[in-house]
Amino acid sequence: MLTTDAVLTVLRPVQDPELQKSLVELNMIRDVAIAGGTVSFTLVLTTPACPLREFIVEDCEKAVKTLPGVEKVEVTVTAETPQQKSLPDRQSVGQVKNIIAISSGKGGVGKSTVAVNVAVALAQTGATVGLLDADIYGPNAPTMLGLSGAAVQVQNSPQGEVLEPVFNHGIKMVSMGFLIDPDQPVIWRGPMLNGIIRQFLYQVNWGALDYLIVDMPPGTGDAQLTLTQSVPMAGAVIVTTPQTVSLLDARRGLKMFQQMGVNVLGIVENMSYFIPPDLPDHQYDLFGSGGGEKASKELNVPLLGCVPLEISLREGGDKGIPIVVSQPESASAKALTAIAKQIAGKVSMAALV
Ligand SMILES: Nc1ncnc2c1ncn2[C@@H]1O[C@H](COP(=O)(O)OP(=O)(O)OP(=O)(O)O)[C@@H](O)[C@H]1O
Repeated sequence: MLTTDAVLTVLRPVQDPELQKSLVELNMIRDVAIAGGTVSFTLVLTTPACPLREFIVEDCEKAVKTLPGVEKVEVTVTAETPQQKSLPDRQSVGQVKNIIAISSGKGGVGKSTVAVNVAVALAQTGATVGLLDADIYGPNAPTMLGLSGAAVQVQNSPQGEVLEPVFNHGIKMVSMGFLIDPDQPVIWRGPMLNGIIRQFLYQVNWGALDYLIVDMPPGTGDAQLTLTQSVPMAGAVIVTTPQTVSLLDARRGLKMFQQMGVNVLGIVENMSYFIPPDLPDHQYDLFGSGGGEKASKELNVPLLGCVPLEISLREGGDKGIPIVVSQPESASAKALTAIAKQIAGKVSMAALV
């Protein structure tokens, strides 16, 4: 006789490949039901952006089909993103579950491009996502999201002023660009950072978020230290390019995060190789190949992925339509979506292990 217990027994040895624990023990299998030869259940993943979703579903189906009498297996996939571990001396942010810093050792390596596309790619999987653009030197996330003329609305509440984030391409966003005068010298903007960061974290109506992506200012100066000290982070991602100088900077960034006790999730190598628009099947290693892999080995952090240099990626940024929306089949969009999933997987793992 086909029973719920029999289904759970055959599913018990199936493991979450990353957590290496039984799906049944992790309470990821729920609502098992049997109707004739059809077995249905809900698989609750630890992130809607689970990079191994298909493999896990396949493993479950295979296991259940070993039971005599099973004709059909129906798996409904949902997700419950776990909350990052709380950090001593850091105040968590409302209903925001995981804060992820996207950083770079120096400017112009594509940090904002990665931050914006990772945020939108996570939202495309069904996650609730916010983007905090903390880059005082070049707050260009609004342009990349088609929100350059936007302004945050300020509401008065009993708790004081609350900022209403702007919304586009499925994500909520606030930006330094909305509050600071672009003509004001950076030297004046720096000291304002502390106050604005706190306001952007604790006085924004973020609502419930699975992920808040922070586009960090480049480098490892005071602004970055302030941020890593005040923000409770689930992890940090370092964006670099294959050139030696930016790898040196990446190493500096890595040290800073490690000293501040922030988990470095991995590095992203941007502008890894060039894909000419008229020859989409060709790739040219302008800066030499294997740099990202070498850096990941040297720095002892995972390589989350390599993003090619593609003209359409820059055009998407200029037009305010991220490439993961405008051309999801392009090589750079695929790489950025895979990177977003890697990040989500690692964040869930860090929260649960
Ligand atoms: N892989 C890529 N292919 C083509 N263009 C890219 C790529 N990555 C980034 N760019 C372009 O390079 C420029 C700089 O990128 P971006 O603003 O993301 O860098 P950044 O590191 O955030 O810079 P800053 O420190 O000034 O904020 C942008 O015009 C962007 O569209």
